[in-house]
Amino acid sequence: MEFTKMQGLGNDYVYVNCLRETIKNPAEVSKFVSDRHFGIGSDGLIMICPSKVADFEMQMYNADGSRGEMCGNGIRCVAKYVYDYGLTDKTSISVETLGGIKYLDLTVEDGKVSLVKVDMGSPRLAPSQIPIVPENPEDTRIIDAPLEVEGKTYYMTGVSMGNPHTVVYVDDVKGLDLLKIGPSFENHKRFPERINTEFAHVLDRKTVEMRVWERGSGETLACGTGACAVAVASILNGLTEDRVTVKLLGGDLLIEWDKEADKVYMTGPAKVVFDGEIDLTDIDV
Ligand SMILES: N[C@@H](CCC[C@H](N)C(=O)O)C(=O)O
Repeated sequence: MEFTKMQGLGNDYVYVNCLRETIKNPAEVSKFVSDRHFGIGSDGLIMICPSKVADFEMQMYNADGSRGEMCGNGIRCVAKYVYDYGLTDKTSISVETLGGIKYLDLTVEDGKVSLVKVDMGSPRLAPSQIPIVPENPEDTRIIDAPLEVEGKTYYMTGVSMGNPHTVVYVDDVKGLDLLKIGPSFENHKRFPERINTEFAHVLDRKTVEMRVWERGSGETLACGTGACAVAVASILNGLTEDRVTVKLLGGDLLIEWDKEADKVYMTGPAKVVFDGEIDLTDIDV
């Protein structure tokens, strides 16, 4: 299988051009290629496929083989791939995902995509749409709501950006033992489809820092949908303005929530790491 390893702020995936390649068992292939010792090393697998309703389709798999509906860093890399590798010459493209069709604007420098702005659509806040089991069945949103994890009470805000997120605010982002608490959030009974958890700290009204524990991949250096969820949560909680720089371990993303249009925009980089090919004879059966 020919592939390209790409990264958006260090959130790295193996990208496969499925207009050309066929993958029979993407869940197994994702687990294999993601392994940082026996595989290529990545946070998952992203297949770039033909679409009947958009310019391309993105199918994403986490490192544990589970399917993600959306991937913010991944979709920027898809845009770079299709432009830089000559699958399109358009600088405004649409990409079908399980989380809806997304619209992307590409900045091209010296013939290559350097920056991508993504219209991420509307955040969904209804508990059933995230999904999060509410404490009271009448709750229409989960904002600053208590959540017991390992005997400690956290306060969460739930947001779907096509995939499920919960945002909790902490005083010390860097000091958290995510390997210990991350899985307890991910598999908590209030999250029937598991969840991506963002641990956030507001630096000022325009800046938030965060770390993420991703459903299916563990701690990653960045999460694009997670950064959008953090911005939306921070705005809803009255902590920031509508345009926020989100600082992740791998770098910064600019997130804007246009409340009138109810659209979230994410702007950030996309990079190629290397191209390669790998033998999948024993895996893709
Ligand atoms: N890293 C991603 C999100 C990938 C999917 C996520 N782990 C899920 O299962 O929902 C991003 O940049 O958004």
